[in-house]
Amino acid sequence: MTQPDNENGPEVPAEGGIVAEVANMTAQERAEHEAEVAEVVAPDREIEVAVGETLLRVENVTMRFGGLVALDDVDFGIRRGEILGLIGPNGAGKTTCFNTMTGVYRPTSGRIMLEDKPLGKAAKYDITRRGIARTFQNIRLFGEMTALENVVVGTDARHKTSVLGALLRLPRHLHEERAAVDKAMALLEFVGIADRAADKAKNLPYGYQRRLEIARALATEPKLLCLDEPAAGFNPYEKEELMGLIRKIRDDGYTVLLIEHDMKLVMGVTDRIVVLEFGKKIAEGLPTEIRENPAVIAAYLGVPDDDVA
Ligand SMILES: Nc1ncnc2c1ncn2[C@@H]1O[C@H](COP(=O)(O)OP(=O)(O)OP(=O)(O)O)[C@@H](O)[C@H]1O
Repeated sequence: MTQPDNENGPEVPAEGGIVAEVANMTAQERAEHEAEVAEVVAPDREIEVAVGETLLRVENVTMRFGGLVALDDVDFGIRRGEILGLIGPNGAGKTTCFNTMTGVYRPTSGRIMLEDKPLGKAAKYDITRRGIARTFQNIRLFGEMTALENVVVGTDARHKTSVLGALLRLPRHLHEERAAVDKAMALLEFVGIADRAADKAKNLPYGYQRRLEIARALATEPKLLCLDEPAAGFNPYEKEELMGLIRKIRDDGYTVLLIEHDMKLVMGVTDRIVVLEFGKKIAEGLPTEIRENPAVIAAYLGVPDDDVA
């Protein structure tokens, strides 16, 4: 593995590369190593909390832009430990819904409850601290920073040292910095791109950039991970792989909200689905129920198969 070209950036640990090391492991060693990585990736996952409790509630949310009603009295919950799909034809209000949940917009009426407390006027960084992280339809990475640095930045949301502590490079800060690099490396490995840790984000292949965005969002240790069309531009093989990664993230203790335009992917990976059309919720249920729902079928009539959601 090469070193980062930014001299001030964190060094990539493990001379020779963790990827090469893993490749030489026996099946048992690899399983143990993967369990260790999963532990680093989600050290605080709430194993004791019952899966299925409501983590976040969108309560009667209406969002108007001038005369346009982008969300109309939308109401649904996301349960801990599930993968919830949010689907609907173009312009249905999916991204607006994400934006109200992540502090980009304040709902015109209604509210978002996270663990029974309203998000209220919380700013974006505060919402990240409270446990909601997201990726974007259009990838937003720091292109000039390495993959590793992009993820280290994500861990900042959890740092406890003060700015002064960082400037004076106090022991606590140095310890946090080392821990952040280790954690970022584990995250890159978890999403399958550790071999490119030292490359600038802008030089990574598109699929790697999408995975890097997910690693960076996971670095904030979110209770809820919101993925906005993570498979956009992927070929069928890459989509299969992404489905595996989303399941792995859930199995590691995270709750996932997924907007996705590929119906096969949505049906294959989600536990439940909420359907929006013209800003209104028209259906909610298991993938098998949604597939058969007449209102959903009507909403999608005339929409090509691979442009559904
Ligand atoms: N900032 C804004 N100002 C004005 N109108 C907006 C704004 N954001 C979204 N809208 C409008 O709100 C409606 C819902 O848009 P939104 O992007 O949430 O839909 P979507 O379901 O995510 O669509 P797509 O699948 O095409 O991404 C659309 O009519 C859109 O034009």
